Amino acid sequence: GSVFGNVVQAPEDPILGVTVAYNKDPSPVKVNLGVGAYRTEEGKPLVLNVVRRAEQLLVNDLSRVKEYLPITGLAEFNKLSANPAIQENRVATVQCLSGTGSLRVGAEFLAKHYHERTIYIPLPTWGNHPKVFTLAGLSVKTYRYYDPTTRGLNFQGLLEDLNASPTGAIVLLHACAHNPTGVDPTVEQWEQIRQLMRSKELLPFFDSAYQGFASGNLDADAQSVRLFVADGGELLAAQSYAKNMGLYGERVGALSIVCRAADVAGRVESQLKLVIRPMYSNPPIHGASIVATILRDRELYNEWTVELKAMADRIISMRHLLYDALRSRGTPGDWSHIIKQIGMFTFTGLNTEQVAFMTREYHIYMTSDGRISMAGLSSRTVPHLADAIHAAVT
Ligand SMILES: Cc1[nH+]cc(COP(=O)(O)O)c(/C=N/[C@@H](CC(=O)O)C(=O)O)c1O
Repeated sequence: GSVFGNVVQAPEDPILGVTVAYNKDPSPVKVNLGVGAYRTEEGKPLVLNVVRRAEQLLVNDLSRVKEYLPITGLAEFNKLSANPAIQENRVATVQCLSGTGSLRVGAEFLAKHYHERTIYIPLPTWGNHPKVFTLAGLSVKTYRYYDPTTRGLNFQGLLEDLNASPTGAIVLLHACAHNPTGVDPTVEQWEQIRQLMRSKELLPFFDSAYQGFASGNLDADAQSVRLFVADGGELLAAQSYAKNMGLYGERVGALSIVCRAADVAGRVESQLKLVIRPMYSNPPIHGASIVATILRDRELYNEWTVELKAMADRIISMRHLLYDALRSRGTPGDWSHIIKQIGMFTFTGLNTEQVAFMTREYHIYMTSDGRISMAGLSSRTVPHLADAIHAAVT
């Protein structure tokens, strides 16, 4: 028999597996609200016009070659990626394989070079977080974040748990548009979190996967990170261009480690190269070239911000459509969190049985924790979803 005869069938990923199930469903009324990927009003994936324009410029540039990038990636991409959030040169920025790759490289670096092995992640958080950090050799703990009764932030619980954590512990923070809850701290609460973390020398590890999607404005959505950079302290930030530039499959991201001084950042970057080289050697050139082409050109950058705002606005309009549809049906319960939450997702509060019912009877595909990707909705499919929710709760 096979030498792999002992290998057992692995379960589907809780998020990406929803798309696998959706693809298998022959129903004409099926709706995929699982993966956090933007869809247009026509329900189609979107390649931004500005990305098409940048790709055309790249294709027309016959001087471009397909040589290896340095281990740290495309230098111009790194410089431009760090720029919006970090204006100083005390930062080591390396291009990584999108957000996930940036998180993993950062975690592997910390496991090797940082004195504390414990990372505190919010409860709940993106399903892949605990796996990425555990496999990198960190020990994962949680801090209270979401309050199911108010469907808002459990701010007191958050402060208590961070205050009770060991000095120097690593703390994962969603920069904006918390996944899956859609609940973010206010600027004032971020300031309180910053003060507490700095007083306990907790190390911030920001995950920025939706910058521009929460408010539609890149600067507004970077405020949390900038608060921490402004105080001169140290932090890690993982950036993804998957959602805000629609580069999902190009795997474009960056890890930035903000240090006390430029010479420290230089040594940190040299050690990051030792993490990356044996992992995947160097990153892909195409997606990073698209991003650099857009970020370096004022006109392309402005066009990007316009398209980004349009995506964010469409998601917000879906929130209001769904909320109004439930109101008009007299669906029992308070659904105002649908319009209060921000970013790509609504954390509905529906339980696993209700989710299973909606999939079985209405062909609604969503994650079993009750999360709905609002980007997957259109004015055509909102009534169908509202019918499904109404049936599930009555
Ligand atoms: C918070 C967060 N961080 C990082 C990522 C990874 O993104 P990437 O740049 O593609 O490596 C995602 C992806 N989230 C969506 C897709 C996924 O699960 O992979 C999701 O939550 O649906 C996040 O939601």
